[in-house]
Amino acid sequence: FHQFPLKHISLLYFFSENDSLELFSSLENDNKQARTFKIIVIGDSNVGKTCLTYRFCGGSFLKNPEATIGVDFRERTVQLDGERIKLQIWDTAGQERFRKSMVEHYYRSVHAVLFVYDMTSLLSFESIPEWISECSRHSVGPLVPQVLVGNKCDLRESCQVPTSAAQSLADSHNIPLFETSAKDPSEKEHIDAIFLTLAYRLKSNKTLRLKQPSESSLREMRDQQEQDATSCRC
Ligand SMILES: Nc1nc2c(ncn2[C@@H]2O[C@H](COP(=O)(O)OP(=O)(O)OP(=O)(O)O)[C@@H](O)[C@H]2O)c(=O)[nH]1
Ligand SMILES: [Mg+2]
Repeated sequence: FHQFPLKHISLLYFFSENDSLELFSSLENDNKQARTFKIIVIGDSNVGKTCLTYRFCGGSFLKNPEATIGVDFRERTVQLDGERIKLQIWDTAGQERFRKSMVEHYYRSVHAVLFVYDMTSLLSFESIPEWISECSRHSVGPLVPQVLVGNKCDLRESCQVPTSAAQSLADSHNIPLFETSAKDPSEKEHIDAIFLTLAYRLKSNKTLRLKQPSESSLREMRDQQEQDATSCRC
């Protein structure tokens, strides 16, 4: 690791073992021309945020994910109409104790938001208005592209959230609704399409560019994450 600049060591901290290879290859292929956009994935614990982001960035279904502490970074570069766009995905923690110290970092300079609920959990759907309010409280305005995603559509027989209810919530906030499954391999392209919907909207805004988090704020997040992990695993 000592061959890497500190910035990269700090980032590496946030990747699980499975992700580190991907980070190395993405660093190798780093294209200075690519615009980078920060997308945060928000929703209750256990709705499948980690599995969805892993499916989009890693291609497969992550078996036995652990609850996210603080944030996990994932990244995928896509080619849209001849332009390379780097999507920096912030997979946030749903559990209050693992997120409370990080909330300010989540929303800082965010470009797009993906709200997730679990189609088999009415409670997780009923939380969505609170997640939308949290966004608004952190100055995420209507110009920031947002999508609502109902996950776990493979568990049809346990579904507790009718599409009509989800659609009216989405309509009332003027955001598109998608129902999908991180688990079902046939939904892989659909998940790509969800993230690409955001990417296309971001791409069309020529003035947007990611302000990379400073080394000190990355260090601050890492220290906080370490502290949360040790103090709350009881
Ligand atoms: N059947 C099914 N299970 C899923 C799907 N996506 C995730 N899961 C399962 O749901 C559980 C929670 O998934 P995670 O991705 O860890 O949930 P999370 O939203 O990241 O949770 P936090 O990190 O605690 O906020 C795991 O047991 C996954 O295997 C899906 O599409 N279908
Ligand atoms: Mg998670």
